[in-house]
Amino acid sequence: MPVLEVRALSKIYEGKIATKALDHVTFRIEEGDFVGIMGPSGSGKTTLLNVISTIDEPTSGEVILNGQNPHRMDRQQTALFRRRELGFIFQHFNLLDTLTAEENMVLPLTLDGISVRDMKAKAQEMASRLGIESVLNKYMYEMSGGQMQRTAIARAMIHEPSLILADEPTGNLDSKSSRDVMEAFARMNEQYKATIMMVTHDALAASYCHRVLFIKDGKLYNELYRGNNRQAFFQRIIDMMSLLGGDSHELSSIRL
Ligand SMILES: Nc1ncnc2c1ncn2[C@@H]1O[C@H](COP(=O)(O)OP(=O)(O)OP(=O)(O)O)[C@@H](O)[C@H]1O
Repeated sequence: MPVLEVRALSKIYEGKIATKALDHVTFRIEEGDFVGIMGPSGSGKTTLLNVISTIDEPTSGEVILNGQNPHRMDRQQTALFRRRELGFIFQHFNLLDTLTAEENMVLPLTLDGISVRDMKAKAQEMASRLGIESVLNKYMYEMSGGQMQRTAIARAMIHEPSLILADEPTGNLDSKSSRDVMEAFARMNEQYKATIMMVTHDALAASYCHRVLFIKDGKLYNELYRGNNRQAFFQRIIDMMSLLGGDSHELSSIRL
């Protein structure tokens, strides 16, 4: 059974002029997969993420996560579903600056009544895998962007959700930190079999995925598979982005 199944998903924003942000999008993500979502500005990436994460409702079509359709649940069930089944990573980290890195990491566990000892052990294990043991007791103002994003990755994964949704995780990082963060992602994907779906404009970040889905005008346009050469994959992603078009901001975000 796939972790995520998106079936003929459409989203129309009503207004003076209706916008079809998603148009019959269909794909599936299996356990342990690491999938990138790319496309020009306005192509529907955020809408797709919002509908999958239950922030927004689809106009038609279905989202099936672990065999369940969260859009058919009541509010309470949806909240629990989101907390248990999903992990979120954002461009601006969304960490609490009054807490240390370790306290931020264990937040998802505090709601489940896990002992402090077990929480600490889990945070220690994740920090060591992510190469951020040295910041466990630090506050956000004492950390680099890359360290903050790796803390956010630990927080998103610590409760072992079925699917991790990342929205432009390297959007706020320099190229060195982006690499560190993407290598951390790749390691977590391999070692914990974490299933990840990541929206990005960054070809370098996307080249760490197993495959990348490209959307244009709300429709699935193409799909590229990585194979075993990341450099060649990076080049194919850039070629596909040029083919898709987009504004100069997007092409200027390409990093070697
Ligand atoms: N709340 C909304 N109401 C009306 N139209 C919207 C709304 N949100 C998005 N849209 C429109 O839906 C389309 C898809 O937008 P979306 O934000 O999903 O694109 P995107 O690919 O994430 O873009 P970007 O890369 O710039 O973030 C766009 O035409 C956008 O203007």
